[in-house]
Amino acid sequence: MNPLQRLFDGRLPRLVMFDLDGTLMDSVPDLAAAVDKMLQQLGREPAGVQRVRDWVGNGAPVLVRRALAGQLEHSAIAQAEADNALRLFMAAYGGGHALTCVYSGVLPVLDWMKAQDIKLAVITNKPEQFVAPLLQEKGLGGFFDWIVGGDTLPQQKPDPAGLLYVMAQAGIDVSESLFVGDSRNDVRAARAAGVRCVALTYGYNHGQPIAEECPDLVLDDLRQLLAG
Ligand SMILES: O=C(O)COP(=O)(O)O
Ligand SMILES: [Mg+2]
Repeated sequence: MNPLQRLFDGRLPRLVMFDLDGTLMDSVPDLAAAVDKMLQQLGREPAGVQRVRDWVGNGAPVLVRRALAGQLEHSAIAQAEADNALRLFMAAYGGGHALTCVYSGVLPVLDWMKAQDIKLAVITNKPEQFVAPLLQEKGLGGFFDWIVGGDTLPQQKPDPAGLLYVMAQAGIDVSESLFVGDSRNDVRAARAAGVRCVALTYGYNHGQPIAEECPDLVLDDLRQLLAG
């Protein structure tokens, strides 16, 4: 029995929902490049990949606010300033994703799940307009039956709305569904939806170890889900 079956009492889930940034793809290099282009257009110093890595996870509007604040806490940033910066960021990020890579371990696991007839979905806080083209460009276009972006619904993770929406569309119960993510927003969304959650250590969790959120399983590589 592999760890995935062990999580489901010897069976397999019928639906697996994935986070995108930090779970399927290492997208921070392109996100950081777009943040830095935006900051430079505003006459500011670049932030750099290391700091942007800790700011990713709550969608583009919050990422931009954090970049303007130079820290996670961004409540002091005025909305008009954030709106203007967000326009610059969206244009810069739309310019290309050449630095973004699919993590090793992702493709064989998606292939295996597809072969088991498991339904697959992406639920990300990344703006929806970027998601399908990015999956396509990186060779993951054919896998997912549902895609929910950060602006697809009124709520985004850690709210469970995206997960509840996909499970309703699929007609699959929480007991037969799994969420796979890298950040506290993912673990909390899964918990709130009542769905089992696997978390990956290689992604972005605001600089904190993801094990602190107590997901059902913590993995360093997605292939460990099917090992043994
Ligand atoms: O765009 C973000 O902030 C993070 O996106 P994610 O939900 O795919 O990790
Ligand atoms: Mg993520």
